[in-house]
Amino acid sequence: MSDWPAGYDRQVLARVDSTMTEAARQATELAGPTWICALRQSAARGRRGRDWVNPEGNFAATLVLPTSEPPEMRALRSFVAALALFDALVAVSGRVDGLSLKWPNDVLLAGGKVAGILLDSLPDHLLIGIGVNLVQAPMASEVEASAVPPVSVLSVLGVEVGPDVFLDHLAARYAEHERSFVTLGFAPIREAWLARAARMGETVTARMGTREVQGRFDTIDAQGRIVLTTAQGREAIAAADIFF
Ligand SMILES: O=C(O)CCCC[C@@H]1SC[C@@H]2NC(=O)N[C@@H]21
Repeated sequence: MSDWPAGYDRQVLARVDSTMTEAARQATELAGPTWICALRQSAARGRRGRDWVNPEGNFAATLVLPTSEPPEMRALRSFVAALALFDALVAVSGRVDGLSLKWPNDVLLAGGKVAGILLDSLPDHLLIGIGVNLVQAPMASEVEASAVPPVSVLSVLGVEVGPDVFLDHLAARYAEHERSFVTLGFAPIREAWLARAARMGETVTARMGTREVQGRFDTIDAQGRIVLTTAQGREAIAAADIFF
């Protein structure tokens, strides 16, 4: 069991609509960084307005982080959160093989999506929403046809871990990476993220609304943009869905 990190509060709620919505309701009343975890969500949200399927037993939480940082700094927290998720999954499973990070902010296990991250900004807070398929993945029919197929920790690794235990590990790992980000900046986070990146050096497709670009995934830059070498040259992309 990990030690709960100093300076962070926690709430574990039986049921909410979405921990993002609950976090937005509570943010101004909270004394400091707070993890709001829910055992059930009735209206969980994914990136780009998608629904997030959240059966009981899976992990759902939002970290409410007070901040006055500009949007470009806030956006880099998805990499901090992705590293913390990766480390927490290693801690609970005892295995690192099969885990990788997909730009911008998914965690893959055995090539399937096991966790996702959703950032929302309020004037004085950043909300970092994290969902992990601990015991059950949505069916392929419940996600986009071209998306990475969802998997669960239980189905791939045979490891059963509860959301409360996972929260302890995640909060501890997040606090470590957050400290590194605040003291040393993005560079070490970027290096660590790249070392765990899925499909580096391979051809991927970036979809930005109706525009699609294919290219070799070379790196992420100092702003966290994915850098592709395409037939037209190098392109750094700030926001897109990536398809393998
Ligand atoms: O689309 C994604 O990959 C991001 C999924 C984020 C889901 C989590 S579950 C906890 C938090 N509450 C929500 O409503 N969404 C996020």
